[in-house]
Amino acid sequence: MTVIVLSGPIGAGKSSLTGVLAKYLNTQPFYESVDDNPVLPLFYENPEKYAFLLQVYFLNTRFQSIKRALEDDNNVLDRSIYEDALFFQMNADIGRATKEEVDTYYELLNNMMAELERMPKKHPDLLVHIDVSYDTMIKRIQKRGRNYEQLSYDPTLEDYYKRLLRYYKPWYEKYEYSPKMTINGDKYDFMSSEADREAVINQIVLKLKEIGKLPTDWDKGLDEIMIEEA
Ligand SMILES: Nc1ncnc2c1ncn2[C@@H]1O[C@H](COP(=O)(O)OP(=O)(O)OP(=O)(O)O)[C@@H](O)[C@H]1O
Ligand SMILES: Nc1nc(=O)c2ncn([C@H]3C[C@H](O)[C@@H](CO)O3)c2[nH]1
Repeated sequence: MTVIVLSGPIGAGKSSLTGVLAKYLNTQPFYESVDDNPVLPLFYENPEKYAFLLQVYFLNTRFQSIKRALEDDNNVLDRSIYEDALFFQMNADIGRATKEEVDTYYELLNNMMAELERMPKKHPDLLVHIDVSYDTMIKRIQKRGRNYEQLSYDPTLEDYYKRLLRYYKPWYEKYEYSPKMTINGDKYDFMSSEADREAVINQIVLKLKEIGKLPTDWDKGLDEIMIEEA
């Protein structure tokens, strides 16, 4: 039984890889609340006003998801509570949260993390991080086509996205809730190329074997996995 959490910048391919992995491992996928998120469009329209509210919204849904995932012990999460502070800290650093909001946020986050430490299974088994360059990130954001994420909607998003990418390297290095690995999201097109999809799954399978989460003689193929647009 395995809990895998994915991480990576906007458009890196987390939802897509979550779907592929969940089918391959026959586990339940948990997706981030995006299209049903009432605060997200408000945030992109007025980030100064809505940064704190959006973060509380995401934090709450991520807390629920990781709790359920750790209880089920058979899940893949497309982004998780471990990445939540990265986003909020970055927004706070560019002046989108008051000191009181920052303090309240960290108290809430620390309380939630302390709750998780009291669970029988406390941590995920593996973090799979998808690393992408700015160019890939923008291409994928354009491909997916959410209006409020486009540079044409708000040209200052270029700085926001570049800054977000800079926050990921130290975040990944510091992450220590589970074993971790990185997938090269620039190199592998696991949506349209079967060979790339296989290469990525093989890397994850190898890691799962290394940490004792798959038997060493596991050799399931990818034949039956159909890809749907995230
Ligand atoms: N490795 C890949 N190669 C080519 N296209 C990809 C790849 N991964 C994702 N895509 C495409 O890029 C777009 C964004 O992917 P996806 O929604 O999976 O990203 P995400 O990391 O979940 O984004 P977000 O953080 O915004 O939720 C989709 O249109 C998807 O089909
Ligand atoms: N401010 C902020 N905090 C978060 O924790 C967070 N998580 C995701 N997002 C935004 C990025 C994509 O547009 C979209 C889908 O990932 O939602 C966030 N925005």
